[in-house]
Amino acid sequence: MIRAHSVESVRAAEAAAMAQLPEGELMSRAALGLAEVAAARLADTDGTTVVGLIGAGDNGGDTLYAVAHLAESGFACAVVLVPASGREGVHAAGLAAAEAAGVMVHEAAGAAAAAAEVVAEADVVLDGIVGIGGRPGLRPDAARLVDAVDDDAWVIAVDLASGLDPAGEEGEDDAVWANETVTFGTPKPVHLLPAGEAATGRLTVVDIGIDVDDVPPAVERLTWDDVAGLWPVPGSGDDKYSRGVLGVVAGSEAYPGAAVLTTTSAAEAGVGMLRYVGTPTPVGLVHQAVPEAVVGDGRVQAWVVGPGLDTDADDSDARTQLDAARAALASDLPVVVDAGGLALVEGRRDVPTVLTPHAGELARLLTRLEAAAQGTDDATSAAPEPGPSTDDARSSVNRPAEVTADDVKADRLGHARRLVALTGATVLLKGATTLVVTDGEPVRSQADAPPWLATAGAGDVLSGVIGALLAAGLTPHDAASLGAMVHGVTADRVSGGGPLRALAVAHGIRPTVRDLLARGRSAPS
Ligand SMILES: NC(=O)C1=CN([C@@H]2O[C@H](COP(=O)(O)OP(=O)(O)OC[C@H]3O[C@@H](n4cnc5c(N)ncnc54)[C@H](OP(=O)(O)O)[C@@H]3O)[C@@H](O)[C@H]2O)[C@@H](O)CC1
Ligand SMILES: Nc1ncnc2c1ncn2[C@@H]1O[C@H](COP(=O)(O)OP(=O)(O)O)[C@@H](O)[C@H]1O
Ligand SMILES: [K+]
Repeated sequence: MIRAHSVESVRAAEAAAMAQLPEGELMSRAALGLAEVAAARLADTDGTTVVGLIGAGDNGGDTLYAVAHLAESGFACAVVLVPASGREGVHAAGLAAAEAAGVMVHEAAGAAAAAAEVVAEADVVLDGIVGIGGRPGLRPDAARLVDAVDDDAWVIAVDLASGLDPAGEEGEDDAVWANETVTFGTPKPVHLLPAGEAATGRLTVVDIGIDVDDVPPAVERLTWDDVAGLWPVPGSGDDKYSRGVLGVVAGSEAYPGAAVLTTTSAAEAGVGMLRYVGTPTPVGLVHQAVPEAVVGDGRVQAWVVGPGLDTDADDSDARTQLDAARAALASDLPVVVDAGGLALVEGRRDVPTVLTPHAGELARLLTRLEAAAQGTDDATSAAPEPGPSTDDARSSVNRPAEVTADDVKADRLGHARRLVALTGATVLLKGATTLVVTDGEPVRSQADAPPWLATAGAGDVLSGVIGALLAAGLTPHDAASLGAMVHGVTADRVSGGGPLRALAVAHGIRPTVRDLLARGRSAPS
């Protein structure tokens, strides 16, 4: 598991470590680790020239000491001091160390064009403008220097890419775009969250001796080595019922294939038994494609409700299926709610529930539930007719603003949290980075899948895997995050760098789980 800690936790751990160590020891360890990474990249790329961008705080101090090490190792090194106050504005001891090692020192203030020329010559750029003390965004003087970096240079962000929000909550376009980030002690939330992950690049954590083992993380990421400890493995005393029966209400006459994808992936994930509830066409397909599934209602331990469900259909078969979907949602059993099923969610969920929207579905659900919570139902939230109806006028004034998919994409975590607050459910928000948010738990953030997974039906496969894990007794938080991780890893294997189809991902779940479990057995304990 990769654990990222909040800035406050890191500062507290830093203070505790500093109380035990000589002055400057933590910065010295950070700088040495940073210099080692930079030297390795220079060797990899046959680079010779290093330029450090130096801001006003300790992030600049780390960078000055690291550049001093690199100069002592024989690389051609320069630093550009970003603050308007020049030398006065930067870490004095770090600057002295750099000058003593023969580093060329340039001040950007009053000589912006010359400083930009120095930056443009670098093979490796160390971004020490700002770290965990920074506010989102780059100031214009810093932004001009960052713009001057050569496209072929290797950019190493020191602790985090300057301009990003360290907490990873606020998105920021105006930030350094790093090839790599070298962080200290522990990852920070920005490194794992959608708002900062892309600009972070490859992440290396340098151990500087701060202890966060007992500090609750803000964000977590499951890795391959977590699968063996979490995946439900049957014992000799198990039977198909004790392993967990999953009921699936999915597919419709309009979208019959979703039923096949969801049941296939649940079977591939190794569920004890599957019950399927649907209309005639998907029932026929499930009979053929997943002979393991038993068609019809019955006792189950968990439900998947919604992939390919057509909530607008009004024939008697569809009504029967929709009744089964509503009954599953009203039961006290754990449930995964996806796609069409999301339209049936009314508000607070008092039973273990995983909602699996993509950005558009989350926007629609939030709009509807926030309106309902404020007492403006669909009828009143429709555009009021022209005319003097006082009630209509009041409801349109009070109506919460509509949430759009673009709103969600601009702040994925914030909107996922809003849905958690409204429903009490675990919310899995799909995307290149999939977020799993549960009240009282660290956010889980998984980025295992290639963009090829953005294909119709891939979400149906995901809900089948999560359903199988819920039926086996995992918590919604673990089922959703482990499901997302295995789904993403499978997609990566199936893609192999090329196109994939959702059914192939479903068929890849079984060998992926097998290999990840074998990896756990062979890992040293
Ligand atoms: N914690 C640890 O365990 C260890 C921490 N270590 C290191 O310390 C770093 C934290 O150092 P820090 O606290 O001095 O803050 P830091 O990030 O350098 O920035 C503050 C300065 O930046 C400025 N500034 C702010 N926003 C800005 C912007 N958008 N654009 C431009 N400038 C901006 C702000 O100036 P002001 O606005 O106040 O004038 C202020 O002076 C941490 O990331 C790590 O590298 C290691 O040495 C080892 C152990
Ligand atoms: N850019 C991306 N990179 C990696 N995975 C992605 C990307 N975009 C979407 N995904 C994943 O693809 C799947 C798409 O699911 P969804 O949108 O529900 O499709 P459908 O409803 O057609 O089944 C989700 O697991 C999502 O996390
Ligand atoms: K930085």
